[in-house]
Amino acid sequence: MSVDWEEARELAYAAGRAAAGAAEPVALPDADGRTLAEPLRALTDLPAFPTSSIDGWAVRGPKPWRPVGRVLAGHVAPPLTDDGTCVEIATGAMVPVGAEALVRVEASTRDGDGLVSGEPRNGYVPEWRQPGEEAHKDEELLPVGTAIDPAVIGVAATCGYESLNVYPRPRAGLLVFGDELLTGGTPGAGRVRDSLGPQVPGWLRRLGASIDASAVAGPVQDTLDAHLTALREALSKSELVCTTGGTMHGPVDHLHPTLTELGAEYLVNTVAVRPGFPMLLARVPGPDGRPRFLAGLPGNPQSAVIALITLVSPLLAGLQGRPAPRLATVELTGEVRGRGGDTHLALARLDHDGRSATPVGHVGSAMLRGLSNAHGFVVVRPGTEAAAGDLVPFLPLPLVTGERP
Ligand SMILES: Nc1nc2c(c(=O)[nH]1)N[C@H]1C(S)=C(S)[C@@H](COP(=O)(O)OP(=O)(O)OC[C@H]3O[C@@H](n4cnc5c(N)ncnc54)[C@H](O)[C@@H]3O)O[C@H]1N2
Ligand code: MOO
Repeated sequence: MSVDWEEARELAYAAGRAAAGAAEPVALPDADGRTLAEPLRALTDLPAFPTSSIDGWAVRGPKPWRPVGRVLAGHVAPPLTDDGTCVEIATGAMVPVGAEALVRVEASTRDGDGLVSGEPRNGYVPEWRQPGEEAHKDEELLPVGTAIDPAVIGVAATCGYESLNVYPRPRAGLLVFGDELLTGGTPGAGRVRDSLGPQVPGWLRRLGASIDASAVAGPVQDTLDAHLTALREALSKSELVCTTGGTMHGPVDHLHPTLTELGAEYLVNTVAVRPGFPMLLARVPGPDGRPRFLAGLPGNPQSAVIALITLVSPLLAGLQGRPAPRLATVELTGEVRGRGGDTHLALARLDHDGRSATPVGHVGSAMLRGLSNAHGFVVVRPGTEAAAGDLVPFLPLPLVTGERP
């Protein structure tokens, strides 16, 4: 029943990809974080006209030149028709037809008759930008599947787009299971604080899903009825519902019976990975015909995060029309034991240039201390051991710039 860890990631990605929503147009300022559903193409040559890079003079023929006008940015320049003439030109202005060179204002002089002299600069960077220098009309600048960031929005605006066709942002919900969980105060007397309800939404957002406070519920009472009601409700609102706990078969673990009641189809049911093996991913048909997904994250908190980045990360990449997440390769600075026939994911911290990884402490699956100090997981594949100096795959946590400097 357990699938290989790499295969589980591939299955989750393929399921998400097959269920990606239809493209929708969004206004440029709202496109941040979304994904291009069609290639971004230049709508004109870029720049669209010959553009001055300097403040100075556009000149024709030999000096001195007689000024015959001025062209500012935003205007169409009349042609320069006669040798020995020039126009005053501003940075960003259209260079007139007939201009042969640009002279910087600080490299120019004017005599008593107002005639201009000076030398055009023969620098490495030309003083004006030619049409098509950055892109030709219809050229593909970015492919389908590109994650939209502020620079992508900027280049789209430069091209002349008002909106972009993007994939929908998947909506997610979260149900926390476990009667032993406290939602406030300090742990004790057999009870622990719920550390997943407050944590999982942040990871889901970093993976591209939207989730608001109303989509987080729990602790859901440890009965089959309560589980069924909560899951039906959550699946009616979100494409992806994550649950925490109850993935095993203990006396109050109701997730599997609930999935059976819902007629869910298992895509992954346990993964050959440590920690985190009881994780699962299931699919149920939604009322609109599009599938809904349920990711069962194990109750041990670190295992839940491993399930998020093993199954939910590729699923959400697929649902958003993005490429499958890839693993980096890093050099290990210390030993990491293998886990027999399972993949071992070992929390590690990257050094400043991101090239080597050092295992961290406090990495028990019930602990979060190691996780809060790590950049991700070193991957030790089944039947292997990893030693200092080995090059190993690295699965990063979806941290954003500035987190864990
Ligand atoms: N007989 C066996 N028992 C267990 C096995 C096994 O192979 N055979 N595997 C263990 C492993 S590994 C894991 S992981 C857990 C997974 O169990 P569940 O997903 O059913 O999770 P729970 O039993 O509900 O909880 C496990 C553990 O985690 C704590 N927990 C749960 N939710 C939260 C939360 N939101 N915040 C903080 N802590 C949470 C819970 O109190 C338990 O201590 O099964 C093992 N058992
Ligand atoms: O698989 Mo459990 O998830 O090791 O703690």
